[in-house]
Order: sequence, then structure tokens, then C-alpha cells
Amino acid sequence: MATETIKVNSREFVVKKYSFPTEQIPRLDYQDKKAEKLIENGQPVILTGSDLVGSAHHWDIGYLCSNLGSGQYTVYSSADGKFKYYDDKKLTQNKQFKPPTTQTDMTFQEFAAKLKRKDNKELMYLQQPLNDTVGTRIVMDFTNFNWGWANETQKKNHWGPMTSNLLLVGMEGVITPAHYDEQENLFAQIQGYKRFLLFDPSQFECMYPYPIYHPHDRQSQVDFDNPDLTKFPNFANVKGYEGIVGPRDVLYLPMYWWHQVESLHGHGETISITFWYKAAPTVKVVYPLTSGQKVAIMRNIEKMIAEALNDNESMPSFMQAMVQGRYT
Ligand SMILES: CCC[C@@H](CC(=O)O)C(=O)C(=O)O
Ligand SMILES: [Zn+2]
Repeated sequence: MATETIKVNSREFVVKKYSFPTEQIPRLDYQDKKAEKLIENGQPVILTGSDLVGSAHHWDIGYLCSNLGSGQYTVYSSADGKFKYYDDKKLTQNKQFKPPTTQTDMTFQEFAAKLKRKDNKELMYLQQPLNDTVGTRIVMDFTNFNWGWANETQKKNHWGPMTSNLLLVGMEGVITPAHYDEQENLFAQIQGYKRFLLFDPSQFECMYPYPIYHPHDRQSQVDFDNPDLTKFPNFANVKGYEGIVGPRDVLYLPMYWWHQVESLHGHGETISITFWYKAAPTVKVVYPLTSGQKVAIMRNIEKMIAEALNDNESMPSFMQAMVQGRYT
């Protein structure tokens, strides 16, 4: 796999080289009016200076070991370092599906001990919502997040309630392959560096998500390392954005924006916390529709057809019958 070295604020990062062009994600102070405008318009921006999780900037593996308590944490392992999400509620309808990662529950102390081993054959990625099993110092740190700014941003943009804060602790090199989420996300980086590759929802035609009833619903079928342009020809036209998110940075990751996230080598394990919010309600439909709204429409129609047919095998022919020779 070809790599390239990029320099950001006098730091050098070796990153994988892909086939598509990218522009830089804007990087602005969180109080910059331009940053507020980008968030208002559902555009991604890397925010500096917010101290959204300033009270957690001292979190490292040792501190988490001593203060996260003895609760169970979900740890994924992957032989190829890719952690493509799958919905285990959809496994029953897809008997032949082979999960690409294994999931183990363990204490944070067990996870930290595994990180130290030199004979790991697989990469590991801890992904666990912060809950009330954590120790009092973590509760203190959590309480001291910059909730004033977070709540103000949520309110100003009419987002719905915050649904979860996911703690992410990844080994260097872990990759979350391209997918989109249906929630707004303030992504706070605490330790290590993550490269974000983002694609506007209008790139839907280039990203070829799995069918909605597939466990990999919302994930792109395209392997960025070896894109199959026969099966996915439009991927040849995809255009993205990219940026390096480091300690104290907060990325506003808008709903429906595709993203691939890579924990970079040479800077230690990555520690991040997500702040996911339900979407703002659509009070009044304004035309032209946004590309995110069009994805939501496509998704809802696909869902309704799958439910109405109640037979996933007949989905491909039904969907093709709807458009071929008429809209193709
Ligand atoms: C399970 C969530 C993973 C995260 C990407 C990453 O940090 O690897 C992401 O996709 C998101 O925050 O939406
Ligand atoms: Zn995501």
C-alpha cells in the first residue's frame, strides 16, 4: 500500500495514499463566526480551543486503568486492522454473514495488559459508551467537560437530545472503514492522531452502501485499498475532504457525511470521545432539498420496500424493475 508523508503544524504523519482527490477540512477556532456558520450549514470543521473535553486531556492508558473501575468494556479485534461496524440485530436475516471482527468483553485493566504485549496478532479497538460504572475521578472529569459550549451548539442548531458518549481507545493503525451515521457528532480527540476522510452525502452514488437489511447497513461496500471499479464504477469519480484530528481538537462531523477514520502510526494509542445528538426536526421543508435529506428519503423508501416485501431475496429484482428502462 502506497503511503505519503503529510506535515501538519510541524508534525509529520505517514498516511495511506488513496486513488481519490481530497481537499482539507477547514480548521478554525471554535469561537470563529465562520466555524459557527459551517456547523449551521451542516459542513464539517475541525474546531480548536473549545476544551470540550479539557478536563480529560490528562487521560492516558494508565489513568484510565486506575480510574475506569472494573466494569466490562467491549473490545473488537481485527486481523486486517479494519473495524467495519455490523449490526448484530441483522445477523438472523443473514445466516451466511461472517463478522469481520471478533468482539470480547473485558475489564479496562485486561485491555491495557493486552496493549502492552508484543505478540498481538490482531489489532484491538475498545469502543464503550461511558456509563455509571466508571470511577469517581472519571465522573468528575466528565462533569467538567465544556457542557456550556456543547449545549449552546446543540441548541443553536436545533439538534435533538444527546444520545451517547462513546469512549474509543484504539491501537495505532486501526481503521474504521467508510460509513455514514444518522446523528450529529462532536468528535473530541484526547490522545493520539486520527486521519478523517470525509465525503459529502451527495457522493452517495460513488459510495455504494450495503443493502439496508444487511448487517453492514450504512457502510460502503468499496474497499478503499483495492476498489472494484467494475462493480462500483462511480467510485472513480469520488471527491473527499481530509484532516488530521489531534489532542484537544474537536471535529464537527455532520449527519449523513461519509467518513473513514484512521488511527495514525507513531503517536501512540488513540483516545477519543464522541458526542452524538439526534437530528434537528424538519420543521418546514425548504427546496431544493439538501443531499442529506435525499439520502434520508432513499433510506426510508428502501426500508419501506424491504418491510412490505418481507423477502430480502426479492429486493434486487423489485428495485431494478422499478427503475430499469424507465429511470436508467
Ligand atoms: C464506533 C465509532 C467510530 C468512529 C470512527 C473512529 O474514531 O474510529 C465513528 O465512526 C464516529 O465517531 O462516527
Ligand atoms: Zn461514524
